[in-house]
Amino acid sequence: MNDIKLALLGSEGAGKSAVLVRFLTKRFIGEYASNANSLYHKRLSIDGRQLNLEVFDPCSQSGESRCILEEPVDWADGFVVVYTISDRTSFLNAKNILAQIKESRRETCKGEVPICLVGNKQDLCHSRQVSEEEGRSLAQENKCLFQEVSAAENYLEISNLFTKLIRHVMEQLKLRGDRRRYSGSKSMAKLINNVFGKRRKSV
Ligand SMILES: Nc1nc2c(ncn2[C@@H]2O[C@H](COP(=O)(O)OP(=O)(O)OP(=O)(O)O)[C@@H](O)[C@H]2O)c(=O)[nH]1
Repeated sequence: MNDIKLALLGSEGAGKSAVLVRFLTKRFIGEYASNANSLYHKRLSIDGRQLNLEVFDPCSQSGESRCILEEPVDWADGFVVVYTISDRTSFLNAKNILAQIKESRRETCKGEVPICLVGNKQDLCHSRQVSEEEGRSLAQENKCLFQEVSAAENYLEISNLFTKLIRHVMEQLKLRGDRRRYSGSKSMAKLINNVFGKRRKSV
């Protein structure tokens, strides 16, 4: 079975957990505990292939510039970078995060880094601070997928987006001929505990 590892990154309160939980459970839960890093697991099948999906959802740190980027960037195969369309600061932070991912992957990764830029809280468009066009341009500059979504209101768009990202990850792993994907889940669990040393969740 293939292991696919994704990391969610973005400003505090951008809706990272909401977007992820929507994808994993189809539900929107208003409030999420955000004082600890979480690792979610889900088995899924895409294009007839069984996948073991692991998603790292870090708790935000105070101070936008102090992103907890280093570990997730080394660990993950793909990234979901979330900002809020009604919060320009979160958009600028997303821009920063994209630059940091590119920078740290430049030497180690052949081919593109699979990333999906998500403009969340589309339902708050009455207080929009970031136009859809700006989001799209940023994604094009960084060669990433892009979608505005509302974790509060929609499931399908979020699900389609994750599916596209996972397909992109699978293509890149195939290109890299990465044999690590077939490692047993026990050693993977150990590695993750070593890297993050935090609690794990199954959905
Ligand atoms: N209106 C609206 N609110 C949302 C949406 N998504 C998330 N929220 C709300 O935004 C707040 C933050 O959501 P979280 O999912 O906890 O955000 P986060 O990025 O994981 O936050 P941290 O874990 O603190 O970094 C919560 O009150 C959510 O209910 C959305 O699509 N629309």
